[in-house]
Amino acid sequence: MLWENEAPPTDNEEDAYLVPVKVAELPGKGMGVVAQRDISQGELVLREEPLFVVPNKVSMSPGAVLLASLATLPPRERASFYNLSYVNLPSGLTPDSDAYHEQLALAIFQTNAVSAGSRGVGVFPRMARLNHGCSRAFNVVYTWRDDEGVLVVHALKPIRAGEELLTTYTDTKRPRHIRREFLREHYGFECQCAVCSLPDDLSAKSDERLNAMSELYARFSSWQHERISGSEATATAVSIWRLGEEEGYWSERGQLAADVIHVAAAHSE
Ligand SMILES: C[S@@+](CC[C@H](N)C(=O)[O-])C[C@H]1O[C@@H](n2cnc3c(N)ncnc32)[C@H](O)[C@@H]1O
Repeated sequence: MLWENEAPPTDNEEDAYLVPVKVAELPGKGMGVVAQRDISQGELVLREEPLFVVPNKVSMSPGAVLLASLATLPPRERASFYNLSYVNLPSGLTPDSDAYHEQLALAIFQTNAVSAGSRGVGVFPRMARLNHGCSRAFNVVYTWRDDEGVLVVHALKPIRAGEELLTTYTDTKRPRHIRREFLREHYGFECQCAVCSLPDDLSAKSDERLNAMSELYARFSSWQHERISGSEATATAVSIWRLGEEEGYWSERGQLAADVIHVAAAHSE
């Protein structure tokens, strides 16, 4: 059972995108996705069904669950799973052992899988080619649509032809050293995105804004426990919005706007 040696997929990863992109090897990052024309803010760039989804709670070992899921896939789709990158494969395993097969599948899964809402965690091989950026550096966001069973990727910002499409792997409203530590441990790379590469003084300013946003979000959500009033919650949301503008951190704004409307409606404002 040497699935990982099956022939690589012959279809073109770029064809799955709804905008022209190049999926190519990028210096120091492995593969990545680069825009081939200007992309407008809000444009839908990818709509993808999962190769498979693993439920949040499983009774077998995670590696065994993955091998069972992979066994149900047509060879071409299985090959696109094994074609994905991975980190944190334990060393010292014999490549023809069952443990090796399980650990390899697990390493690929952990490097690439994302939430598929109530269904569990899914693998989306096109979306999985998107590299990471922090704060203002990421320019696309992905959303799982539970009712449709698809993952969609939208442009968060205008993206120029030749720019890389970057998503985010974690909550980046945290200081640089904590972001880097997380990314090193879970994804095996030292983040050199536009925000992580800022000179120390500018990076410290960015960290301050991101920390402040995080604290303000905590304050905003304390409204639901009646710790702050509706007008305080609204003023907090305005402060988050302003800081986000300064930092160039635009994601979560849709949710924030919806939450403020919820607060206003609760107070009949
Ligand atoms: C989900 S994959 C992204 C696509 C991957 N580059 C590939 O070749 O298929 C995650 C892996 O991509 C690499 N990666 C993602 N973002 C990166 C970044 N900003 N800088 C360097 N490597 C990055 C890391 O190796 C990480 O473990």
